[in-house]
Amino acid sequence: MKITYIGGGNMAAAMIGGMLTQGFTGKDIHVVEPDTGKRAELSAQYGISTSAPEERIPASQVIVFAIKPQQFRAVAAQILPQVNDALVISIAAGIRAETISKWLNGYERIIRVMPNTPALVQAGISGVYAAAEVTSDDKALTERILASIGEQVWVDDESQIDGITAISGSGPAYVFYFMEALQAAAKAQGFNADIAQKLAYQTFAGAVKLAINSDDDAGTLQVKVTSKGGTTERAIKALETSQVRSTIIAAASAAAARSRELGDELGRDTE
Ligand SMILES: NC(=O)C1=CN([C@@H]2O[C@H](COP(=O)(O)OP(=O)(O)OC[C@H]3O[C@@H](n4cnc5c(N)ncnc54)[C@H](OP(=O)(O)O)[C@@H]3O)[C@@H](O)[C@H]2O)C=CC1
Ligand SMILES: O=C(O)[C@@H]1CCC=N1
Repeated sequence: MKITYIGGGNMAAAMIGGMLTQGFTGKDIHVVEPDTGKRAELSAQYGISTSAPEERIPASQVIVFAIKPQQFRAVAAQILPQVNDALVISIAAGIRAETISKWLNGYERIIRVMPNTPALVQAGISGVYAAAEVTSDDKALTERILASIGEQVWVDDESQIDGITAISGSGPAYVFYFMEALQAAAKAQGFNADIAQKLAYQTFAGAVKLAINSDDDAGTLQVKVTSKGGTTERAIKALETSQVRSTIIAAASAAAARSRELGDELGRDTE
């Protein structure tokens, strides 16, 4: 088994870190990355092999494109002579399978995956779309890779990957934004940075654990914290006055729109 990542940045590192704790070994994974420092760090931390883009990649069953969307076309041209009959997985936001296929000279064994960074701690969730030419073995192998880093949701309609990108791909950033804001609020209440972080992190961790283990939905759980005439009611009222809920929905909608826009922009770049 050899899985080669093209691009050794944030998301590749998160996926590799997760995979290595569950079912894969350093020998299974290779990374192509231009930055010497990142290559050294990846091989020291994970015991994987690495190479620079101008070097040949090892024979691979799977090639995962983990570069930025804007880098994809040039990198695809570089890698194309070495794809042979590997399964191609793209984790890039926006870029449609049809565009990737054009950039790979008509190659069609392509699966799009939209992972997220909690993959590093096997708590990720990935959206997956398989192009028509993908075999059942390809799907089974992809399932195995993704099972090692968390949950997965397969979609038949490729456009749903834009929505998954907006919710769970970008989603950890929204959660970290809220966590950071709660820490700032704790500091404003006079707590030092360590205690502020502890209060915020454990509140998130506890609330998520409770929600996952509860038959109640999130709305009901919120009501159970909100005593009539109490403190939470006042806070929720302030959030509603500032339209925080609808702003979160609008933010995710903006992310989905950007994903579609990337798909359109880069999809035109095929001549
Ligand atoms: N970060 C996230 O949470 C998520 C990201 N994604 C997707 O994953 C992809 C990567 O994102 P992310 O990891 O955040 O980005 P990064 O910029 O951290 O990683 C991309 C890496 O690719 C390297 N690279 C550039 N050119 C080449 C080349 N010719 N050959 C090999 N590697 C090259 C870059 O090097 P250099 O910096 O020197 O250019 C960089 O280290 C994107 O397409 C993104 O849409 C998907 C889900 C979540
Ligand atoms: O911000 C981005 O474009 C990528 C895709 C999802 C998360 N990070």
